[in-house]
Amino acid sequence: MKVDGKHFRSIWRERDGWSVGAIDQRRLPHEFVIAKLTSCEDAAVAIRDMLVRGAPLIGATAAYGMALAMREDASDAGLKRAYETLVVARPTAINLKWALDEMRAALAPIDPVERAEAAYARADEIVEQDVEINRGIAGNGLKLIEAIAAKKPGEVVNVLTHCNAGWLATVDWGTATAPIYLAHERGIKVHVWVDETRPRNQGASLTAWELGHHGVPHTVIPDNTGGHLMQHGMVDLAIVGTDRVAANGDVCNKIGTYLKALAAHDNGVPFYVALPSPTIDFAVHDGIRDIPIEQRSGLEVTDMTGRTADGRFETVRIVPEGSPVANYAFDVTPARLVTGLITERGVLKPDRASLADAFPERIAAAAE
Ligand SMILES: CSC[C@@H](O)[C@@H](O)C(=O)COP(=O)(O)O
Repeated sequence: MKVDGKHFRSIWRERDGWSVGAIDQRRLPHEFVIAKLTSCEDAAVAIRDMLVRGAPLIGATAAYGMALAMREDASDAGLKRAYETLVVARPTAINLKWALDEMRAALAPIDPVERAEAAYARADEIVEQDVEINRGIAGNGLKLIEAIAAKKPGEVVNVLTHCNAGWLATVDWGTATAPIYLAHERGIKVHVWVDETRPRNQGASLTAWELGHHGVPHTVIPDNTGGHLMQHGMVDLAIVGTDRVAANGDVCNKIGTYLKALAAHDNGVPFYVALPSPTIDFAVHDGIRDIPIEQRSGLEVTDMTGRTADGRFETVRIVPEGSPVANYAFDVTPARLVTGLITERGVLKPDRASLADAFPERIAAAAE
């Protein structure tokens, strides 16, 4: 997508052919800084410290992390070590394990001398596949937006989204944002309500930044505003992303998503979840019970960092010293609150039969 008119992806192979470039998302929206990853450890730290984040991008970064590892040590032991280092970098997004399993399946059977080249080739494929998948999501989600636009000719379609499931969270296009970008490109009047998404503010800092760079009308709202807007008919549909979809259609996404789904249900607002197929985890049968929920540092809750008018970064504490805090990074929305799953193969009902019908190969992978 575009940054000041120039095309960027969130991650890429550098011109030297081996190192990996990525946008340092911790610095947005204030500074556009490119980080260079040169080792498996760099990739693991980038994921853990959220220099890169968003389920599909975590997967893509891990894939390149494996390629970087194969330059260092392509032995069986090196392969195992790289897998084990990367797979624990963050616990909730299943795309991380999916990408690493893909890499291991491609590399384990071949001669170690061929592994580095093969690893880069497979990582490049994973990256290109993500872009193709998101194009598919864009087309399928567009139909939903078009249907709403057709019912209110000349009026704006209001979409609410949570966190950042935009192009920064994927390789390009995004998942939740892909249909929005396509609708905007096609001349449909869309406006996005952007949940700020405490505590890390991925909505306020990243989604708003992306939408602004593409000229998509949007309004950043405090996280607690969505219910009020829905009660007053100011939201036509919600589209969010996800870090893991269980076999029963339960959806895990950034903390606060569940509350938005409840409000949407209470107000008859369609609540859609956009996802690429690597986000489906057929090994988890009950999302609420079995998806691991990441807990992050309490500092993300107690402290806020921003930039002052004179350009300095400042961190301030907003919680009394000594008050305990909790920082659950994700929650699970039960399938019954989800109107539909927007995938690259169509808009599906959130249940096992529909997921299995559309993605039989993912069931086979979970059984391995
Ligand atoms: C297409 S990204 C889908 C999800 O990964 C996204 O909605 C989200 O919750 C990101 O969380 P983050 O903690 O910023 O990695």
